[in-house]
Amino acid sequence: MVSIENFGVSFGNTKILENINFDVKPGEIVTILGSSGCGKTTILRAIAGLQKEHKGHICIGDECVSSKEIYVKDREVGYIFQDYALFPHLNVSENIAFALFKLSKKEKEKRVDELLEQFNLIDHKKKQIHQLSGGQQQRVAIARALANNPKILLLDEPFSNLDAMLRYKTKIWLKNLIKKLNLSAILVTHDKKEALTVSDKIGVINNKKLLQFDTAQEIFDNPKSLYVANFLCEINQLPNELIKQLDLKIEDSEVAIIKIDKSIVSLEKSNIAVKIIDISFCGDYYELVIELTNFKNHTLIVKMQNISNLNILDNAYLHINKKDIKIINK
Ligand SMILES: Nc1ncnc2c1ncn2[C@@H]1O[C@H](COP(=O)(O)OP(=O)(O)OP(=O)(O)O)[C@@H](O)[C@H]1O
Repeated sequence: MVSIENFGVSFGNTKILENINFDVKPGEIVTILGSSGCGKTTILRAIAGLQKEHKGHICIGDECVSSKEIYVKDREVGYIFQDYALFPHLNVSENIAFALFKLSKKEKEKRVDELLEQFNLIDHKKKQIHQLSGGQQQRVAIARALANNPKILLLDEPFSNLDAMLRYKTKIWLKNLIKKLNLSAILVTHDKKEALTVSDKIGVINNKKLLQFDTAQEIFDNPKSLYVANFLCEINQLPNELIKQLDLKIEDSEVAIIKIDKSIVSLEKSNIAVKIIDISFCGDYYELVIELTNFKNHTLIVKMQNISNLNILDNAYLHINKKDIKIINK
C-alpha cells in the first residue's frame, strides 16, 4: 500500500502541486492523468525518492519513507521510466542485474535467470539494448524494475513507445502481472483511453490540484468538474438557458454537459432547432457539427451511426434525453 498525504512540490517560487492525497492498495492500478507539465512525473519521482524536496508524507506500507529519509535503493519501489533508461553499455542480463547489488554472485545469477525466463528474454540475454525491439526493451525495463521484488511499481507513460497492436497486448499482460504479484501500481499518462482501460482508479490533476480520484467507471460516468469531463469524455456543453427551458435546475456556478453520442439530430420536430454546419465520415460513425438556432454561436458535436437523409446546411432538430444531461461545477 502506498499513501500520499498533503503532498506538494515547488520548484523555486513556482508551486507545481499542492495538497495531493490518494492511496494505492496492493493489486490496484492507479493512473494519474493530466496534461503535459502538470506534475505527473514529479509525483512518481517523489515516491521513488528522487524528488526529495516536497511537502506532506509518502508512506509505503506502515512506513513514512519521506519523513525517514529512506533512500531510493531501500524504498521497495520499481520504476519504469518513460524512455526505459536502460544502460546502453550493458547487455540485457547486466541491465536486469543492475539493482541486485545486495545479492551474492550466485544469487544474482539465479534471480537474473528467473527474470529472463519470466519475461521471455532468454534468447536475448547477451544482446545490447540497441539490438532489441521496443517491446523487448520494455520487458527488460520491467524485469529490472521487478528484480528486487518491490511492493510498488511506478510506470511513466509505459505504452507510449509501442505500436498499436503491441500496446494493446502489453496492457493486458502488464495488468495481469501487477494483479498476480499484488503490486501497488501507479501509472502516469496523458492518454485517457489508456487510463480507462488499465486502471482501477484514476486521479486527474490540473492547476496543481488533484481534481478527482475515483474508480475508472465512476470518473467516466460522473465527472465532478468541467475539466475532468473534458479530459476523460467527449462531451458537449449545453447553454444554461436551454437547461432552464427543459425545466431542469442549474446555478450560475454550474454547467450542463452531455456525452456526444447521447444526442440525435433528425428532421423530426423537437423543441431544440439546429442547423447542420458540417458532417464528417469517421469510419464506423459520423460526426456532425451543429449550431443551436436559438443560441447563436453555440456549437455542438454529435456522434451518430446513421445520418440517412441529413445534409450540410439542413435545418434540423436535436433530440436529447433529460436523464443524459449532467449538471456539474464549472
Ligand atoms: N527539477 C526541476 N526544476 C525545475 N522545474 C522542474 C523540475 N522538474 C520538473 N519541473 C517542472 O515541473 C513541472 C511538472 O513537471 P513533470 O515532469 O512532473 O510534468 P508531467 O506532468 O510529467 O509532464 P509530461 O506529461 O510532459 O511528462 C513542469 O513545468 C516542469 O518543467
